[in-house]
Amino acid sequence: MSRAISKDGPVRALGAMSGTSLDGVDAAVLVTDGHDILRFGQTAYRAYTTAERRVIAAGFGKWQGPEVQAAAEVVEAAHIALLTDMTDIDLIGFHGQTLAHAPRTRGTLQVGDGAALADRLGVPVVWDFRTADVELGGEGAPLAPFFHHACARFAGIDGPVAFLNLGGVGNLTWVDPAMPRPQDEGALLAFDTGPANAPLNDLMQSRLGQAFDEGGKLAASGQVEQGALELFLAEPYFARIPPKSLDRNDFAEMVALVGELSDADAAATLTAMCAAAVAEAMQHCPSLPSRVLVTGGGRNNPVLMQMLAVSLDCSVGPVEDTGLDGDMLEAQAFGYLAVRVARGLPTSCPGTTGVRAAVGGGTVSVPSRGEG
Ligand SMILES: Nc1ncnc2c1ncn2[C@@H]1O[C@H](COP(=O)(O)OP(=O)(O)OP(=O)(O)O)[C@@H](O)[C@H]1O
Ligand SMILES: CC(=O)N[C@H]1[C@@H]2OC[C@@H](O2)[C@@H](O)[C@@H]1O[C@H](C)C(=O)O
Repeated sequence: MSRAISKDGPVRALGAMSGTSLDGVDAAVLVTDGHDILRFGQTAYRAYTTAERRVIAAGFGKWQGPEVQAAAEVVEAAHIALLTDMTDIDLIGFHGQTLAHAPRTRGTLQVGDGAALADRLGVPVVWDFRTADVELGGEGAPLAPFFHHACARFAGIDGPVAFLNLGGVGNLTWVDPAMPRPQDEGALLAFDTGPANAPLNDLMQSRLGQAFDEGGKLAASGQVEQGALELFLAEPYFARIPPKSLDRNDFAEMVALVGELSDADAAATLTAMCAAAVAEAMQHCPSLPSRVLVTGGGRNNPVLMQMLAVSLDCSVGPVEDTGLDGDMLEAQAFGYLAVRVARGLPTSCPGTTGVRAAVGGGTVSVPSRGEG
């Protein structure tokens, strides 16, 4: 049952995220006033079936047409199936599924209709988080950094650290929680590091019919092809000054570099590319973080984690080291951001997306037939 969102005080917010790796939908509840995290709550996950994954993947890189419509329907139905049982929620932050992202030319497209979701679930829904930022000159991504700032404060961290999300695409947030507000200059710097698991997942799917390289086992049995890695690192994206962001398939051509390699060597090389992109990213941080806290599915890949430990000049570990939940951080982020949007607070700033000024992005849809 939904309650009106008050101007201040705690809100029980549910965030739902369908990420670029296409594994499934994550949902997580947290209680926040839009500034501080008061506590974390229930979590849920629903994997996409192979058939659903195929429909959504057919929409990647497309801005309109039947494939986009079909993908939107799958995304909405998966969210309704997952969220129907999650009760006692004041507000939902619904990210949707990114199909296409070209902020400097065509914009950014997340599918799934938040207004329809509000009607079906009887709870106000905040959605379309990225468009307002892009319209003000921003990259529209990454958006989790304001939440990372709150997480760093929640975890009692007192100096600069980096949050590294290794999903389909990698993104990094350098955060100094000593600065009181995330939009203060010097509090945050964020950007996408490069491809993370998406190319490896695509390789596993196309060559072996598997969704991902479980435990990094295939990569562990192969050799990194240095020539391919060097060509990958010559891509100008890595030297570009942030903020900067990527579409899921922006590096598809580079990944063709492993096309002639054996399965194991190709997996090892793609894993090394992900780690090397992160190592390149560190040069852009305002100062060396005391540690890199890894979130997202890539932290479960020991080969990738080992490659990061070898190539970074600071300690690396899963975000669980600070008591946070690396499977749910992004879903929680969109619950947190939903409360900020509902309260007129900014969700991005020049340091996180390159937007001209701090802006609150998102559309609020209330159920059209009252409470559900
Ligand atoms: N045990 C594991 N071993 C190896 N890789 C794993 C393991 N668990 C998860 N992964 C990788 O992590 C991916 C899922 O990561 P995650 O859920 O963070 O992605 P996402 O949220 O969809 O992406 P993004 O953050 O780019 O939106 C899987 O597709 C797989 O590549
Ligand atoms: C356009 C888009 O959906 N970008 C995603 C994607 O997945 C990881 C990386 O690329 C990041 O920039 C972003 O997601 C996270 C949740 C973010 O906005 O913080």
